[in-house]
This record gives sequence, structure tokens and C-alpha cells, in this order.
Amino acid sequence: MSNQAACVSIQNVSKKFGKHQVLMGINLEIMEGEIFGLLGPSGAGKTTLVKELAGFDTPTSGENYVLQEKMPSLQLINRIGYMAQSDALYEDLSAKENLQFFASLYGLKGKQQKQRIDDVMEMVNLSAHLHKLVSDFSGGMKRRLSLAIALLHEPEILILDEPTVGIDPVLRKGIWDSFYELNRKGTTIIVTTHVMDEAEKCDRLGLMRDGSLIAIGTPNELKENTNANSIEEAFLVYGGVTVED
Ligand SMILES: Nc1ncnc2c1ncn2[C@@H]1O[C@H](COP(=O)(O)OP(=O)(O)OP(=O)(O)O)[C@@H](O)[C@H]1O
Repeated sequence: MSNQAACVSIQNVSKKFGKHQVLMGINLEIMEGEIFGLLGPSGAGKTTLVKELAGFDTPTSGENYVLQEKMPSLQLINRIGYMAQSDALYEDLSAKENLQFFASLYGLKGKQQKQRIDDVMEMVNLSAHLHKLVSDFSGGMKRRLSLAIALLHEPEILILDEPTVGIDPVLRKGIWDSFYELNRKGTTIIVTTHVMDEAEKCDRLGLMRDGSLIAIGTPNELKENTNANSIEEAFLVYGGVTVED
């Protein structure tokens, strides 16, 4: 990984909502072509951080650079794919109409638009439901449709906020296979999760707790450095927490 360029550089980023300090002096570089996972309990600040990377929020202090541009940057809209934690879908439109709407925003037209819609729906295993109203979709189907939308314009960086919540293990594996496939083709993937087995699938992890990045490394490094058998155990050691049942 040493000869890769950083495509994300987070420089001393802090964020406050009123008096509530949500991010504290985060420094992190994410390399081109890696799958980077942000792991941490609810409220750790993962969503706040990835929202800033996607250009939907700004730090109170510090700077975020994505593809060498200071964020937020309108110029990057076509180069970043973002899947938010809550689905931003039009419930009274069909899946196809939702995809067409977002495809138009990205400037995809005609045959190319149709092809991309078919490709992404196949990737998330929803091809059979193209014409169904989103209001008739299950929670997991909505997640997968949101993912399909994030993939439409073949972004160089894909930012996914808990992409597989509410998705059953078989489909989850299928979705991770798609991530690996995209990653093989060069897409950098940044994913937040609090699922430990997903964390193991990342090239590197950033462990977050109470707005701080408490450790960064490959899953193996994090386990070896703490003499832990699992990422969960490593997390607890880095966090200075003792294991309780
Ligand atoms: N717009 C906001 N206004 C005020 N507080 C906020 C806002 N957004 C987030 N927070 C607070 O910031 C903290 C971090 O939230 P964030 O959603 O980033 O955590 P998270 O690690 O992504 O958690 P989860 O896994 O539950 O999504 C929480 O305490 C949350 O209540």
C-alpha cells in the first residue's frame, strides 16, 4: 500500500453541534483503491465524519480533502457515490423511476442510462423488482436500491454508511462480493459499520469512540497489537474497556 496515493486526507477535523463535541481532532489518510472501514458504537461520530467526506456537512475546525479537493466541493459530485444511513428514496415512485431521476442528475441519458440501471439493479439483486413501487419494498430492498443509486455513475470513491443494515446474511455476502468486484476495478470504498464480521472484510480499519479515532490498522495489525482473537476484543482493549457479559 506504500506506493499508493491518498485519495482522502482528514486533517485535524473537529465537529461540534452546539456544545456537543462530536468529532475530536481526527487525522486520517485513506489510500486510493482500499476498502477502509470506520468501526465504532452508535454515537461514535462515524456518520458525521462520512457526511463531511461526501460534502453534506462541514467541520467546525480542520479540513477534509477528497481527491485533492477541499470539501465540500461541487466539482466532486460525479466522482463520489454516497449511500446515507436513512434511505433518500421517493416512496410513491417505482424503483426504475427513482433510478432514472438520480441518473438524470448525474447526466446519464438514453442507452447509457438504461444500461447502468440494468447493471446496478443486477448488482444488488433487484432486477425482478424494477417496476415495483418503492412503498412496497421491504427495508432491506430499500437499502439495496439506495446502494444501486450510489453506484449509478460509477464513482471513484464510494462512501457507504452502514450499507447492509437490515439485509439478511446471504444477500449481505452478495453485496460484499459486489464491493470486492468494484474495488478490484479500482473503486475506493469507505464503509461505516458496527458489525464485526464486516470489519474483518476491510483492508484497513479506523476504530472510533466518543468522537476520536482510537486506532488505525489492518484487521490483523489491530488484533496482533492487542493480543486479541477478534476485532471486537481489540476494540475493547484500545478503548480501555473491560469485557462484560
Ligand atoms: N445534526 C445534529 N445535531 C445535533 N447532534 C447531532 C447531529 N448529528 C449527529 N449528532 C450527534 O452526534 C453524535 C454522533 O452521531 P453520529 O451519527 O455521527 O454517530 P455514529 O457513530 O454514526 O452512530 P450510529 O452508528 O448510531 O449511526 C451523536 O451523539 C448524535 O446525537
